[in-house]
Amino acid sequence: MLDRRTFLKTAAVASVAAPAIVRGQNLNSKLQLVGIGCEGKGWSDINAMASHDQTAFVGFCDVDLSRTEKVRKLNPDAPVKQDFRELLEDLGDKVDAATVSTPDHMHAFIGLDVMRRGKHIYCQKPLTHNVWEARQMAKQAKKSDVITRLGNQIHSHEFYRTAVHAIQGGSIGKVNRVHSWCAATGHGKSFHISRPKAPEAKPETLAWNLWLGVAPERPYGGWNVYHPWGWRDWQDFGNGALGDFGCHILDPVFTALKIDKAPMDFKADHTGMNDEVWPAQTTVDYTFPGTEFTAGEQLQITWYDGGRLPATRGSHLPAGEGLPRSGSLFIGEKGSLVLPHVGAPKVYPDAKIEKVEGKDHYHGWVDGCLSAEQPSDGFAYGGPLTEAVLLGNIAARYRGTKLTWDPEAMKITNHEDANQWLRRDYRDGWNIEAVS
Ligand SMILES: NC(=O)C1=CN([C@@H]2O[C@H](COP(=O)(O)OP(=O)(O)OC[C@H]3O[C@@H](n4cnc5c(N)ncnc54)[C@H](OP(=O)(O)O)[C@@H]3O)[C@@H](O)[C@H]2O)C=CC1
Ligand SMILES: O=C1CO[C@H](CO)[C@@H](O)[C@@H]1O
Repeated sequence: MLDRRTFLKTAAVASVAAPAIVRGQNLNSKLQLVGIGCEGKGWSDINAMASHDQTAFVGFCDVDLSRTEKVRKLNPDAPVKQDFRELLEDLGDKVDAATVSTPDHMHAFIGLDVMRRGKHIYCQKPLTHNVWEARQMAKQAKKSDVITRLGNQIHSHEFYRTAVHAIQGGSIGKVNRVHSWCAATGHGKSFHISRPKAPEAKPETLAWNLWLGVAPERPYGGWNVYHPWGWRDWQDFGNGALGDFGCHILDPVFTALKIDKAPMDFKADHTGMNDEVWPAQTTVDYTFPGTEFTAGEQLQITWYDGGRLPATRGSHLPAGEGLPRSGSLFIGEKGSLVLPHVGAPKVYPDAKIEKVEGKDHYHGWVDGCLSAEQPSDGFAYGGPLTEAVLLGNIAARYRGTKLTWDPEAMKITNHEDANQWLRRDYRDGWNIEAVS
């Protein structure tokens, strides 16, 4: 029997030749989706995918049923479950693809299951919570041969595409140095640096055990402490400001300079951390192998967060020129480019840069699923990008020590102890199997 994946591919090919006939005859050639995570960014992802006229949401999952009104309105007939496994099991071959927009600690557990079932996946950034998981996600995507995309919508934005075009077109010459920074602080979002002493009663509608998932047991903390939103700065669930914004802000750096190799080493400095939350301000120095767009055989990229900013010394910016709150500064041999997050890039000394049109990131993934064409930022790209980001946070645990990295062996070669942070112990019943 023809399964839906083969059917969709056939329909996509046919629709190029005879769109009206195919659509008229076969309404079921839409991409049938489930949305996993229905509020916050989840709703934004679902809504964006639903605006593509070749999609239909056939099911939804959210651990808190009180936060599912919007998706119920979107398709009142679609089942809504708290456990994504139940949803995928029940719907079986009716599902072609999934959006995964849960907190970061659950991306790999959910994403790997989705891909093992042969479904295409759009997964929020960072791709995973730890380095080992990012490796598994990239491997499984290849093994299952599914269409993947990292939820880095700015990758397709006019401003980022324009900056990539300008740098690759030589507007600042070969690049010598990159600084990337983000205003967000660590504990700024959770307002806690240690666990609440008297946790509040959990809302009836929330399946706390499912929210915790792979993470160690702890009581529900109260609204926003962990769930929703506040999880970002807690080590068990998120990766602080670097994890939250690194994939966004370093994305144009990776894309423009065609960085496709792992960092060779990384070293962090910060304002202090405990065993629970990430630092309020962090700086990470990375050394990457050079590429065709860099001046030297190595490239230094420095990350700053929590309001820390780079010095503009050595760049082509006039003295006193301010920097945006978040963004990147590319220093080239003949000029510098400032790319705000999110804003129009500017080249120094003043030069016109050719504007490149933006694309719809969400629809691009849907089109990719329908045509079997992998977008440029699938998990083969998002995995290594996420790995680099998360390695910076391992460096934060060993403040001031330069860690050296062997990506093939997936090993920090000069500090045995640091390797423990490449992956985590999973809670009973929530193990993640390595992808063979
Ligand atoms: N690309 C971008 O611009 C942005 C990306 N993000 C990313 O999106 C993801 C979600 O972030 P955010 O929306 O702020 O976080 P939330 O805490 O609001 O979680 C998003 C949704 O996922 C639901 N959820 C949580 N755990 C599960 C689970 N195990 N199964 C199903 N649903 C679950 C939440 O449930 P509940 O209803 O109980 O809260 C909520 O509806 C993160 O990875 C984040 O990094 C976030 C913002 C912007
Ligand atoms: O772009 C974004 C906006 O802010 C959110 C909260 O810090 C981030 O998670 C997100 O990626």
